[in-house]
Amino acid sequence: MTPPGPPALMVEKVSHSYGSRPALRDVTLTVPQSRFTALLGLNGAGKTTLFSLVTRLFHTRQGSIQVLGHPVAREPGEALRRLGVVFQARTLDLDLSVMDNLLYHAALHGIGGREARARAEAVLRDVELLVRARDRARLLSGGQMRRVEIARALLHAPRLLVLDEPTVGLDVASRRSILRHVRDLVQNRGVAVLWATHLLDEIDPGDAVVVLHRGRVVAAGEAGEVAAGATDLREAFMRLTCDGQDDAP
Ligand SMILES: Nc1ncnc2c1ncn2[C@@H]1O[C@H](COP(=O)(O)OP(=O)(O)OP(=O)(O)O)[C@@H](O)[C@H]1O
Repeated sequence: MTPPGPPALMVEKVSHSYGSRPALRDVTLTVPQSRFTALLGLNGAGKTTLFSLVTRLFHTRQGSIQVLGHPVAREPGEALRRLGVVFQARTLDLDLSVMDNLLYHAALHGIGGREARARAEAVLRDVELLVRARDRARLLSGGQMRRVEIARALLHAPRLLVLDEPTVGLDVASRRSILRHVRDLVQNRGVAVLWATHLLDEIDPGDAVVVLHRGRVVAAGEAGEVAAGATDLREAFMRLTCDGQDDAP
């Protein structure tokens, strides 16, 4: 059951262009509270551009974005306080220890001292990396770095976690463990998740799915609904995107 109140994320009529090249066209989508929503799209569909607008790396010039009812443009502090982000590119400082990476991020959110350390220990325990707290980040594997980035994104206890293709480049076991952890956050802690991917095997039948193609939302609903009329979600996705990726030559 969806908790009362505003959706975790509401994107309304958002468009964005790089120069004359449109990357998002009139995008409207909703991420309900306490649910796993997959943002599915091929390379160049516009997923990273959307994340850049949600996280305020870019200004939204057309349309509006709200996090738990707080407009990102007008109430950025309130909106970003409720948002945790895992970017596609690696963002740990490799020369700092795992713990210092987390403490630095906590400080950015105004959390310091013992409280910061206690939270950092708790989130590292959750991703089973507390034993590596003193190691420099560069000593971790790719999958472990991702888990630390997820832990870091949760330090300030956000209600919405957005992850941009978090499992790309990882082996099967790491992918599975990261996905399991994130699904657990949804089920047991009520965190809302927006998970951008082009990997269909990461999606369960009951997940909410938004298919983005060439900067437009071309389907949205439960995975089962999106797959209706096709043999499965894979076939439905192929049909929806059969004219190829946006950055194809
Ligand atoms: N900084 C930029 N300058 C110009 N064009 C860009 C820039 N970033 C993205 N684009 C273009 O905008 C479109 C959407 O790209 P975006 O990176 O948002 O897609 P994506 O779905 O995240 O793709 P991928 O899965 O490859 O990361 C593409 O056509 C891309 O070439």
